[in-house]
Amino acid sequence: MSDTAALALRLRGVVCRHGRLEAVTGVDLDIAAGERVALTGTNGSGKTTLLRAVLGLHRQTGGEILVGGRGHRTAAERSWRRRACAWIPQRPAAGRFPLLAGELLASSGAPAQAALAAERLGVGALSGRPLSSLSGGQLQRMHLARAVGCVAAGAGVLLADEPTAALDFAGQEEAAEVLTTLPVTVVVVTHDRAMAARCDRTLEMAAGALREVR
Ligand SMILES: Nc1ncnc2c1ncn2[C@@H]1O[C@H](COP(=O)(O)OP(=O)(O)OP(=O)(O)O)[C@@H](O)[C@H]1O
Repeated sequence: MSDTAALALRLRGVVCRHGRLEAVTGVDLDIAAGERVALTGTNGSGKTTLLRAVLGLHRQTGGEILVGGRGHRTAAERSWRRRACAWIPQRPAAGRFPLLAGELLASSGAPAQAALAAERLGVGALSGRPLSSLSGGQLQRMHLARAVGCVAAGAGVLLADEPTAALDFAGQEEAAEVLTTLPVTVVVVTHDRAMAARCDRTLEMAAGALREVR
């Protein structure tokens, strides 16, 4: 994967289960390359599960999910999907072993660009620190900087799960600016109206189903 090119998403009849619970109940969705979509909705309505399904991280998934026209069946497709989609998790894990913040940035595939983004987001000086020693907001900023690196390394989609939830007011604006100006397709789960307003469309999820609200 070389230069960044925004990728389209196509979902047909997507169903995701957690054991017996059907958390996503048959979602059809088209997102054009380069579109920015806010995904809102009540707690527990299936937003995180749906994002994880697009990433290929949710095993109990049925239906069809295409990213850039490609599926997720073969090992080559799965490996491509991991690089094509940058991901900002809702509850960033500090990890089981002591990973340094700089190592997280480097794992993006574009360490220099991720480090620059970390500077811009005010956490550049923390790159020598173990992730486990960072505050929630600092960790969230670090993951955002890593995602910028992933895009520089060629990801064409950014999936972000409440990326501003732990940030102060200034951080929320900076993060929204960074997220919505990246040259990729963006799907952001958010309860932040200002973030949603910056997006091209807002979708609302309720009990596993999706509807367009703007
Ligand atoms: N690992 C799991 N095992 C069992 N059920 C789960 C698991 N993860 C999520 N669920 C259930 O699946 C449903 C959807 O959860 P999900 O995390 O996708 O919701 P969400 O819309 O992202 O919620 P929130 O806004 O609170 O983050 C919920 O009923 C939740 O309890």
